[in-house]
Amino acid sequence: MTMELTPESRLAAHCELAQQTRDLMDAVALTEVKEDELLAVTAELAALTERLRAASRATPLPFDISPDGNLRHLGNAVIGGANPMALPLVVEMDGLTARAEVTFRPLHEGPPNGVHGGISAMVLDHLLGQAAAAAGFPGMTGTLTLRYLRPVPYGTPLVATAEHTRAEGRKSWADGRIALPDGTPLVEASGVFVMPTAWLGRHPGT
Ligand SMILES: CCCCC/C=C\C/C=C\C/C=C\C/C=C\CCCC(=O)SCCNC(=O)CCNC(=O)[C@H](O)C(C)(C)COP(=O)(O)OP(=O)(O)OC[C@H]1O[C@@H](n2cnc3c(N)ncnc32)[C@H](O)[C@@H]1OP(=O)(O)O
Repeated sequence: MTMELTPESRLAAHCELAQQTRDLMDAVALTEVKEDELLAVTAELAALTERLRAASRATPLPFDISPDGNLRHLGNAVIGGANPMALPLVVEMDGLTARAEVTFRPLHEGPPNGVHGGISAMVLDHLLGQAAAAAGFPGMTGTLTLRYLRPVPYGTPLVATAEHTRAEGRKSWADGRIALPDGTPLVEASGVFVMPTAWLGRHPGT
């Protein structure tokens, strides 16, 4: 049994649990085991769920500052390492371009053998928002426009990029795309992000 040594080691253990849960979700989506095994595994999972509920938060882990000094959000549905729903997307800034390598999984299926359009939209929503935030204009998504050019495959490494394009008062705009490694675009997105008045003064430059 692992000892809880520091708050960071507990967070790392939480992220490992989330990753194991992702592996579980992938296995559930693809399993072909017999019905009695499905029922047995379901019963074991129900018991595990109760163990985790023995001590629960009301909301997922919030924004915090990681030991390396970066803003992180471990509970986020797109980037949160402690959120099993998250891919998790690892976003890097290349100048003012937000960039993430992403390999979708069969779990993300929408059309046969392809990624659900809502999953692509979720990734682009986040990436555009992060590009706007990195440029000094964080905001809530007001409008997100998608153009689905080609089916998005799973199991293939893809590249998602986004950049802030302009700002006007509390509004900012960003563009992005998910593309094959050779640059062929699969989905393009444009977004308008609006900084809620409640955020004013809570971010550098606002
Ligand atoms: C708690 C503090 C947290 C601080 C965080 C700091 C930093 C964050 C850092 C990093 C984050 C990194 C990445 C992630 C970021 C984002 C990714 C995903 C985000 C989401 O997943 S987020 C969930 C989906 N999102 C919503 O849940 C929004 C619900 N909604 C609202 O919360 C309001 O509706 C709001 C705030 C949008 C506007 O409300 P409001 O009252 O401020 O707006 P108001 O009427 O005053 O309009 C002011 C001007 O915006 C124009 N305008 C208004 N609405 C518009 C719209 N929809 N589209 C286009 N333009 C719009 C008007 O036309 C006017 O323009 P003009 O000034 O030119 O007339």
